[in-house]
Amino acid sequence: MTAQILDGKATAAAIKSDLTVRVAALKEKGVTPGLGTILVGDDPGSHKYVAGKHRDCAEVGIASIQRELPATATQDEIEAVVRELNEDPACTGYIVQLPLPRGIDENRVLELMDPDKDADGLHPMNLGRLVLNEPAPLPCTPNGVLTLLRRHGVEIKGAEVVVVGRGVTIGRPMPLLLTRRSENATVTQCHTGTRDLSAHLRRADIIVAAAGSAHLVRPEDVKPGAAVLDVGVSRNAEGKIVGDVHPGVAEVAGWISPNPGGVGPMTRAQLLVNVVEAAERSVD
Ligand SMILES: Nc1nc2c(c(=O)[nH]1)N[C@@H](CN(C=O)c1ccc(C(=O)N[C@@H](CCC(=O)O)C(=O)O)cc1)CN2
Repeated sequence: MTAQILDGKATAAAIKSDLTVRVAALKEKGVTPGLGTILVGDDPGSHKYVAGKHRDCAEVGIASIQRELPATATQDEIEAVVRELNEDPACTGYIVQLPLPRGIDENRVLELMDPDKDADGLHPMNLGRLVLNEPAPLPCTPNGVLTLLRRHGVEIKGAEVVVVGRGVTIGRPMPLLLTRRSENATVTQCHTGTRDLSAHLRRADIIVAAAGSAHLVRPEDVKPGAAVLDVGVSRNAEGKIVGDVHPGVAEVAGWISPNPGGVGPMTRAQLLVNVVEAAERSVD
């Protein structure tokens, strides 16, 4: 068996094409959506991700508001920029690129954001709304995973899903989206404290590998025909992306998302969706 490819690039392109039309309609009403980004420090990956987000904005007609601070920025200096974007009428929604430098209290920064401008869906208020089944902007990567599965006809209802990882951007919120009544999946959350990870993986109809551990998921860990989402990113000595999923899994799985080219582009596309939806709510 060779897995069907969950093509994030093509799916993201279709989403951006639809958003271009929606942004033009907003501009007809005098509203230009604006995405703000706060980037602290000099991590090359973060700089690459934020640059990609703003390229996407230019592609669909969303305005960009970019704030960069040095790795030496203090908690107060970062929070001052958060307060600035909270008040900026040109900023429809914004993100604080994670991770922040060591020593900065990330949770305090996220809690200071205006929840209505939380384009990442990671504000405690919005994660709480998710728990309470209240409308809220959805975390971009988990929502990108769902969109990829749906667009490729992977059955989620009643599926046994194993999520590997418990990070704030993927692992922690992913089960919240999958166990909503609209998805009705059964989720097992695995992490570094899990005994016999392979036993859990072999039961899964869907695997979301978001640990950031190179080739953690091997061919022998995957039930034939399962859908495997390779989300976690490590980099080898040459700086090349190595995913959480061993390439040999493609011979066993029914569907697989490439990495790069799978969930990453979906993360960026869902961010744009959150910004456009916030702007559309402002004119309703
Ligand atoms: N505030 C946030 N910080 C971080 C998030 C997030 O959702 N919000 N997620 C990750 C990084 N991330 C978003 O910022 C992200 C990861 C990957 C990609 C992407 O397009 N990847 C490409 C490859 C890019 C490359 O060549 O390195 C792909 O997979 O094809 C976009 C965004 C942590 N921080």
